[in-house]
Order: sequence, then C-alpha cells, then structure tokens
Amino acid sequence: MFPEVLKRVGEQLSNALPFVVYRKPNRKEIHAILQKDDMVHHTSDFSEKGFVFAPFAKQSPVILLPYDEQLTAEIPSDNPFVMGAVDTLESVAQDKDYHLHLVAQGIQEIHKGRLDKVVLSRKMEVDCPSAPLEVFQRLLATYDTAFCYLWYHPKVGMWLGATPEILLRTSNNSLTTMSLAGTKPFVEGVRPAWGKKELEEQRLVTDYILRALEDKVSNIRESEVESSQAGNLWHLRTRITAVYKNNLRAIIEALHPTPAVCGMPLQPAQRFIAENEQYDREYYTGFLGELNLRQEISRAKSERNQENKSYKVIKTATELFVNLRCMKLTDSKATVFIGGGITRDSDPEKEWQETVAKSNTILRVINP
Ligand SMILES: C=C(O[C@H]1C=CC=C(C(=O)O)[C@@H]1O)C(=O)O
Repeated sequence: MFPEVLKRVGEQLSNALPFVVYRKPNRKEIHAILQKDDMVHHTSDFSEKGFVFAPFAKQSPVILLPYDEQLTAEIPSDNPFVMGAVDTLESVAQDKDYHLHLVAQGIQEIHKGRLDKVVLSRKMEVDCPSAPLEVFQRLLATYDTAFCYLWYHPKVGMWLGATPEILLRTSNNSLTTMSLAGTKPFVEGVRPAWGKKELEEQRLVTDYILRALEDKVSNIRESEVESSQAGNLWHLRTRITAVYKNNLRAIIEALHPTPAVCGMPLQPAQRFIAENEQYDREYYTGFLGELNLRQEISRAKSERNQENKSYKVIKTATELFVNLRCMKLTDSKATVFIGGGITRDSDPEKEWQETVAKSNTILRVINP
C-alpha cells in the first residue's frame, strides 16, 4: 500500500540508509528501492543490477543502489498533495548579470566557429520548509508525464526531480532514446509556434544522437518531430528506436552527455562549461534509473501456445532518465539547477527568462 511504502521510505531516511522512491512517466504506481547498509556502491561497466545515479562529469563514479529490497504500490487517485502557488522568484541581480554574461560568452564562442551549441546553466538556493517526502508527493500530483523521484544516500546527499527526458530505454534487444530540446511556455489551449532557432537547436541534438549510435546499433529509426508538454513548458521531441546487442556500456557512453545538456562539438563544449559556469553541476544533467532490472511478464494463452496456458516471459530492462528539473536538498534549503541550449541565434535576456520558467517547474512544489 502507498502509505506503507512511504512509511518504509521515511524509516529508511531516519535510519540514514540509502533509498530511491520514484514513479515512471504516465504510470500510477511508485517503486522504492531500499539499501540494507550505507556503503557506496559503484557500477564499473553497467553490467550490474541496481538503480544508477550518475553525475554530469563523465570521469566521476556512477553510484548504484543494489536491489536489496524493492517495494511497489499504487498511487491513490485522491492524493491530497496539490501544487503550491507559482512564485516567480526574483533571483538575485548578481545571478542574472552573471548568467547574461555567460550566455553572451557562449554566443561569442559560437560566432568564432569554436562551438555549434552549448548548454549553459546556473543554480539557485531557496528555503525549503516542507519535508522531502511531502515535496515528492507534490511532484507526483503535479507532473504526470515526468519521471518523478526522491533519491538519498547519507554519504552523497538528497536529490529530487521531475524530468521529461529519457536517456534510454532497453528491453531485451530493443532500444529507445529521444532528442529533446527547444523550450516555449505552455499556454492552455494554444499550440506552440516553433521558430527557426528552436527547430535548428533540436535538429542538432537529433543528428548528434543518430551519428553517435550509427555504428553501435542496427535498424535505427526516427519519428516525426513533435511538441511535448513538460509541466509549464513545451519542448520539441524526436523519438529514436533501434536494435542493439548487449553493448549497453558503449551506448550509454555514446549518448551521455547529449547536446541537450552539454553541446557540440562535445569536448570543446565540455571544456567551455568547466571553465565558465563556475560551479559544479554534480548530478544535474547526469542520469538515473533502473539498470538491468529482471521483469517477469505474464502473457495470455495464445494459439501458438500448445498447452493453452498463460505463460511468463523474463525480460531484462534498463530505463534511464536525464536528471533535469531537479534540486539538491540539504537541511531546509533546496538548490535548484537550470539551464538552456545556446545557439548562434540566442538572446541572453530570453535565455535568462527560460531558466526562470524552468526553475518554476520545480519551485512550485517546494511550498505548500
Ligand atoms: C538543460 C535543461 O533543459 C534541456 C532539455 C530540454 C530543453 C532544453 C532547452 O530548450 O534548452 C535543454 O536542452 C534544463 O532544464 O536545465
């Protein structure tokens, strides 16, 4: 039962033991993974089983919560937690000046021909008077189509988010990923009118993913570009599917970090971010999710099933999400991380406004 799972998660937190509790996009159940000790486990090559939590920096270790204990419960339809008021928080003027300057530098770098695209971000600290599990329940009630999670390790910290972006999904040998970029505010009843800037920005991401996967998969296909709603925002999205053979590590390494969170060409963009953002992104724009989860799926009897009985199929599935629209919780403070893709046609003031809109996605769940 839902209250029972939340109670167990609460006890895990009071005992300072690692856990993650999450709900997948458009699903009605929560899952919790509770670790029995407080060791820090890592994955070496993504062949292990567990819930991964990976930082943005590729050279930093990826944390793994083993599937020591797994709980699942249906979310009640009368979840009493509703979103709080959208407070358009006035950020400190100094933050704004720095971000405008950073974006202007990024645009200059693109005009000099050193970069095609770079994703530049910032962080902001706000008071968080609510308990983490309350904030998590508000996320669940507010963002049906996002991957919502609360993750904790006493030796690493506590993170919470509602991300719209899949890094990859595998089930046996089929692979799905997506190219997500371009942002517009969501207005009820109005379809977004995308401009050249957003269409080009998103196309760059799609082309990059297709090239990155080219020699690692077969039967690669892309969908039409579609508008996808993520809370108070719209994004452009292309779904990419392929067939792959047991080379998960190579695929993760090829995809992370995509130009939806880093830039193109990859290395100069990484360098530009490291030298200019002036803060550590930590797990923001990293990825998280289930790694090599064994699933038993019941299939109904069929004509080809000689004994005419229902039967079970065992599948191994991985489902990873990019850690966006997230925050780090420490005591009663929340550090919110937000960024945006900069291309040659970017305007620093608009980019600033975009980060304010993105921060509201997550800020609206902090206060009751
Ligand atoms: C980097 C972020 O968003 C990325 C994902 C979707 C759209 C984006 C954009 O329009 O810039 C970003 O690439 C963030 O939310 O912090």
